[in-house]
Amino acid sequence: MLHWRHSCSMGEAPAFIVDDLQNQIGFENEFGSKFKGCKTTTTIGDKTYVIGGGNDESTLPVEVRIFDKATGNWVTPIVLGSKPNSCKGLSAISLNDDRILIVKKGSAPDDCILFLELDTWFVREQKKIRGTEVVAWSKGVRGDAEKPVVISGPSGVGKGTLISMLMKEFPSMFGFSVSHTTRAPRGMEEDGVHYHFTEQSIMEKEIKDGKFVEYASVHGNLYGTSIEAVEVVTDAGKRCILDIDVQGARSVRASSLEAILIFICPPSMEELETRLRSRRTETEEQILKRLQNAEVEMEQGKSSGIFDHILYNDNLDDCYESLKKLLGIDGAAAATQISVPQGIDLPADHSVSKMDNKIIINYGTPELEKASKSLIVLDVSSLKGGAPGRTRGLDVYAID
Ligand SMILES: Nc1ncnc2c1ncn2[C@@H]1O[C@H](COP(=O)(O)OP(=O)(O)OP(=O)(O)O)[C@@H](O)[C@H]1O
Ligand SMILES: Nc1nc2c(ncn2[C@@H]2O[C@H](COP(=O)(O)O)[C@@H](O)[C@H]2O)c(=O)[nH]1
Repeated sequence: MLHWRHSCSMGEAPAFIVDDLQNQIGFENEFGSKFKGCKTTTTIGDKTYVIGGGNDESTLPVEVRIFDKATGNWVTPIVLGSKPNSCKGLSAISLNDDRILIVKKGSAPDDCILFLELDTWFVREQKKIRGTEVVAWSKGVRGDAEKPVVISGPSGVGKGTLISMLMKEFPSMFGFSVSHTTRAPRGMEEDGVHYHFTEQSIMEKEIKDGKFVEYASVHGNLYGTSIEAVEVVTDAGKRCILDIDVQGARSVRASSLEAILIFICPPSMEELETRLRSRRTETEEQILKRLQNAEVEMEQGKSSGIFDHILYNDNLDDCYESLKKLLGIDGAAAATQISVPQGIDLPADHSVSKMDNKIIINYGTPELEKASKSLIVLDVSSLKGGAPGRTRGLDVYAID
């Protein structure tokens, strides 16, 4: 499926072109009208991934089908992650055989570089849970920004308060991951805003179906972060904040989410009790249960090695300043972070080739040999994260 064109003008090893393979006889027949418009094929081992669909006029999403040479069968996988919008053309390049990098033509800066994960940690876990073929989309973003942030700590320590302060000061930077829970809503809590309030049996079924990044039984109720909750935030171009307990933090640590994990400590257990009681949201029985659990959580939080940072929430303003500092958004740095574009402004028309860990996007002219200029290089040597969030670490630069 991949074909050689010629040596790249940069004077290094020859690059192979994996540009649009739009008219593959067989794939065309197989998909009929479903795959009209742009599509591309990539073969890894016995499997050929046909990715595409839609065109200028179409609103069809980019679809994925797999031809398994070993069995001679076509498979429609479960596709996780936010599917890309239709496009004017796309190029696909296999990276380490575990994911395919997709470059879309004529797309917005935040929607032109995507990864289709085929055999990453997240996809392997999902295949195990669902017992079927799974692939997952993840958008590519520049640099190391946008790591999700996990805030954990005993009930009443002030996690929600700190998160609210962060969201209020930086509404365009952070988005809250709305968890599912089986506990009853408190007075002012809104379904879909504070939590997705749900039934035990429904949530158990959804957990079994692989819809959760993490979940735990906390203070006698089930709580969990759905894949969708994380994607809603990352799709809005925001950095995801999770308010979860220590068990959930442990699961996130073991996952592909690559979050920054922060444990919030109270100044004392007496002060924790005072805060829990003054909130007036729990019954006496629930308060006692939460305080009992707090002892264990404090031990695990401080000593388990799960967390990257421990913050003491004694004086609220001081703690908030420390939180901002460790997230790199204190003082002048905050303004810079907000304005850094995370997308990549690609010209509508281009061709794509690969050289080691570098993807070369040529937009000077369709023929590479005439284009010694007008090259954009995507360095994929330091990719991090991935589904169910974004793939970070793309280094992008132009060569004149
Ligand atoms: N530094 C602080 N000093 C005094 N009171 C505080 C401080 N931080 C938070 N509080 C108060 O403590 C109470 C509990 O805070 P909050 O609801 O944010 O805790 P939480 O960790 O989110 O609890 P839960 O895990 O149960 O959701 C609130 O009434 C809040 O206003
Ligand atoms: N593991 C998870 N823990 C969660 C999640 N959402 C909230 N929580 C934690 O539950 C307790 C209690 O919360 P409350 O709103 O009932 O006071 C608290 O420690 C939260 O951090 C989740 O999705 N997963």
